[in-house]
Amino acid sequence: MESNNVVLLDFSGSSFGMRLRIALALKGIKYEAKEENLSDKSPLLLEMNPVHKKIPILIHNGKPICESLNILEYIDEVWHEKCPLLPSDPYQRSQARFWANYIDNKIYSTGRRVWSGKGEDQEEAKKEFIEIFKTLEGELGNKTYFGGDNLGFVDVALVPFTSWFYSYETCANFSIEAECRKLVVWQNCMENERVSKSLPHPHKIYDFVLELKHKLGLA
Ligand SMILES: N[C@@H](CCC(=O)N[C@@H](CS)C(=O)NCC(=O)O)C(=O)O
Repeated sequence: MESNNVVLLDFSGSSFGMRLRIALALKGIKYEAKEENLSDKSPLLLEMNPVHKKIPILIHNGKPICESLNILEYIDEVWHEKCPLLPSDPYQRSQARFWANYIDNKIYSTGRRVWSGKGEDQEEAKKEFIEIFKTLEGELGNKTYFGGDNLGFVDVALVPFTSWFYSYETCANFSIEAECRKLVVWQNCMENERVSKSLPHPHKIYDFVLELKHKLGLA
């Protein structure tokens, strides 16, 4: 399969977009990245994702694929040879999808309450946030990666959120690492260059969070 004609419509602070940058890097796919301004979406974005009008969008040979986990599966299916992400066993595959969905349903919304919340709601969100990661640590067990001995679908779905940890911790004055030791070990294992180079510096995310808080009148 030719790997040309791959365009990623993205925004550098988006954990959803980072998933795809990681997957494309792991698989060695060359692509053109187009940074979107989410306050002034491009006509291309609106044309390619008229339903949700959101990034990330992968445009492969002119055809759009939307929703990050859906795109991640697509990338894995099309460029399967190098660094397969989903397991070949149907049961294991269903489990990987289950945990990736768990991450989507829990981390983004709770994380937002952590960085943007105040008072009791923020305290509650911090507790919930730690519980989510404790649950994920339970799933990780003694494995090196969620994918077992190699990086897999769940690892790629989760690791972008670690670039937001500094922001969560600074905004809400707590330490995820102090509570989730296993996660720290897992995070160190993620110092694969293809992964780390696909992630923004945590301070860049923090600058973005401060800007966003200012815009939302929360600062
Ligand atoms: N479930 C979607 C979430 C994508 C998403 O929330 N994208 C945000 C940026 S992080 C966006 O495009 N927001 C623009 C908007 O809501 O208008 C996915 O996994 O791709």
